Amino acid sequence: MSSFTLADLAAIVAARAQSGAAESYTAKLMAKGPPRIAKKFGEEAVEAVIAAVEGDRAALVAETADVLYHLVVLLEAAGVPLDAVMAELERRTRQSGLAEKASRPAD
Ligand SMILES: N=c1c2ncn([C@@H]3O[C@H](COP(=O)(O)OP(=O)(O)OP(=O)(O)O)[C@@H](O)[C@H]3O)c2ncn1[C@@H]1O[C@H](COP(=O)(O)O)[C@@H](O)[C@H]1O
Repeated sequence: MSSFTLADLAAIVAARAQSGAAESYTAKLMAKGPPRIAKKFGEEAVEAVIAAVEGDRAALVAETADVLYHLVVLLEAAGVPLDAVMAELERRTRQSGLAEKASRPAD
């Protein structure tokens, strides 16, 4: 199992966004602003949908990576920390009671 996390990716994206490096795709995308980044995210999401509908597992892995990368860039551009999203997911899990069940040994 990979130890690379979305938080790792978000930290790289934040650093590359601030770098303004000419060779950085992230910096170029950030310069275009949230509406263009959101459009790009939408395009990648559609490509992931097509891969799923076609049952193309390799393409779904690649397109999902594109989706997650562009979503992380979109959050960075919008000034929304990834941690705010994770906290919301954690809150929903706690609300459902499944977090406690997952950490308890099976009956
Ligand atoms: N995970 C990614 C990642 N996933 C996808 N992409 C880029 O997303 C683009 C999407 O491809 P497309 O063909 O759809 O788009 P395009 O025609 O190149 O671009 P557009 O003109 O359509 O915007 C490609 O250029 C990919 O390289 C990514 N670019 C960067 N990262 C991560 O960001 C880090 C920093 O990258 P740089 O900012 O380039 O240094 C890298 O180390 C990676 O960890």
